[in-house]
Amino acid sequence: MIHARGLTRRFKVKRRAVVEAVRGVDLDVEQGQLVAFLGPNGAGKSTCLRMLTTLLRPTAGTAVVAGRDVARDPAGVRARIGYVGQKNGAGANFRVRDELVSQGRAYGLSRGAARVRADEVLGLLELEPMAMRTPGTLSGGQRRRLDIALGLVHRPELLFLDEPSTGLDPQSRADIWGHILRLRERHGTTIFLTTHYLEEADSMAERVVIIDQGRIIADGTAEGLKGDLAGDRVTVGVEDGDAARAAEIAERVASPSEVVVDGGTVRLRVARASSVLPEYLRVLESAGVKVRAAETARPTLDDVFLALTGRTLLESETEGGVGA
Ligand SMILES: Nc1ncnc2c1ncn2[C@@H]1O[C@H](COP(=O)(O)OP(=O)(O)OP(=O)(O)O)[C@@H](O)[C@H]1O
Repeated sequence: MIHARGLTRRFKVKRRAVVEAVRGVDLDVEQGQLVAFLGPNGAGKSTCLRMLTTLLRPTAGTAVVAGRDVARDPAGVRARIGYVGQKNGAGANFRVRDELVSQGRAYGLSRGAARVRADEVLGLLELEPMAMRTPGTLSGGQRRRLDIALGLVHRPELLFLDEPSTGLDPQSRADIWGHILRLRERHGTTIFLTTHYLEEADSMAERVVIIDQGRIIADGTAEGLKGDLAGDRVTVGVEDGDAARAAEIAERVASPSEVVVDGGTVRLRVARASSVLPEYLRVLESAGVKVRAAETARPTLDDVFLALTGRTLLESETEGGVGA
C-alpha cells in the first residue's frame, strides 16, 4: 500500500540555511495494516504524511501509494486515499448529511449515489442522529467522527489520519479508536496515523514506526520494540550497605543491560523480569542480603525512544522540536 524509498524533503528557510525535515525514509506498509507513526514535535511526521498524500513534493526519493506514484500520478493517489488532517474543516453552516453528500459530489458521484454513500458513512461512524445538525453544534468527538466520515466518502483503500484523537477527552478518544479499529476489521482499510499518545499506539496499533530528526529509528510491533530495545525494569530495595553487593550479584545472575544503584535501591533493565526475578531474589537471600521490596515494570514506548536516542519523547516534546 505504501512503498517509499529514500524519501527526503528539505526546506529553504533563510538565504542559505536549509532544514532537512525528512531524510531518506524507506517504508513499506502492506494492505490492512494499522500503523502508528510516532515522534517528537518537529521529527518530520507531518512532512512525511504530506508527501505520501501528495500535498508536498519530495525533494528526493520516491513513493508509491495505493499503487500510484506520488510524483507522476498525484491525482491517482488522491482518488485512492483518504486524508484526515489535524484541523479538518467541515463548514459550520451545512447540515452533516449535506456535507457528506457534497463531498461525494466532489468525488464525482451522481447525486443519488452521493446520498446513498452519505447514509452509509453516517452509519459507519454512528452519526445518524446528528445527520440534520450543523457541524458547529457537534461535540469534539462527534466532529472528529465527521472528519473521518468525510475522508471515507470515496471508499479509500488507505486512510491517513493526522492525530485523530488529540484534544479529545478520554472517552471520546476511546470511541474514536473503536471506530478506527472497526473500519479496519470490517472493510480491511489500511490505516496510517500519527499520534502523541504513546499508550494508544502501544495498545491499538499492530505496528509502530518511530521517526526522529527526519529518520526512521525504529519499526516493529510495540511488544517487539519494547522487548528488543528497552527491556523490563526490576527495582529491588535493600539495606544501603548491601546495595553494591546486590548490584554485583545482579550482574552475575540477571544479565542486565543496565544496573543503577541509588542509595538502597538497585534498578536493573533485563530482557524478561518474570524469569529473572525469582532466581535473583533466591541468590540475594542465600548471600544474606535482606530484600525490603521488589517490583517489576514492563517498558513503555517512551523507554524504547530513550534507549534509542538518550532522550524521552516527552522531553523532546517540551524542548519544542528537534529540527535539523
Ligand atoms: N514549510 C516549512 N518551511 C520550513 N521548515 C519547515 C516547513 N515545514 C516543516 N518544517 C520543519 O521541518 C521539520 C519537521 O516538521 P514536521 O511538521 O514534519 O514535524 P512533525 O513531526 O509533524 O511535528 P509535530 O508533531 O509538531 O506536528 C521541523 O523542523 C519544521 O520546523
